[in-house]
Amino acid sequence: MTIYFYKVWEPYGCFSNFSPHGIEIRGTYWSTVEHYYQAQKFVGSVDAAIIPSIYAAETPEQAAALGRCSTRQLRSDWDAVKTQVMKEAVLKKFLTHAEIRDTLLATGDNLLVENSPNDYFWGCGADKTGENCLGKILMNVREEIRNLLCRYQ
Ligand SMILES: Nc1c(N[C@@H]2O[C@H](COP(=O)(O)O)[C@@H](O)[C@H]2O)[nH]c(=O)[nH]c1=O
Repeated sequence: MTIYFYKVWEPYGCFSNFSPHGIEIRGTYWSTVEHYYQAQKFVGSVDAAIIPSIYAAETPEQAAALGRCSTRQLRSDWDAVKTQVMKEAVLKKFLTHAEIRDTLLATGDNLLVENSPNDYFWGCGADKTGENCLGKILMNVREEIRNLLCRYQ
């Protein structure tokens, strides 16, 4: 079976990066994975001054809008690091919040797909041919947490 997710208020909404599950990474608490991910786009760039605004954005939608502004310059290595940035944040989210960790583990070996109509990198896109990198990260995190639990039980 394939489990599709996208919006927070839809089934499996806790798999969305916009879900209200904060993460602490290197001593800073971010209110969603999306806040953290969007801010990392500008670390070391000439537009790094935007980071505090992304951090303080009231909603993940606002954080994403700031991070997606096309006139700002992304860090030069963004394409090379973005998947690892996302992986670290998603892993931290599911290690931190037990209730959504249980939801993730309960998906067993089902395929997880971010059903984004316009994102062919993180999601599957409108025609389902996208790379689904967020779904792959979630399945990877699921496997990692399962292995961790085996070792400590
Ligand atoms: N869930 C979700 C989205 N999808 C998320 O958008 C992020 C990619 O952003 P970018 O790299 O700036 O294009 C990534 O976290 C992906 O999971 N986008 C939305 O506008 N609304 C939403 O509810």
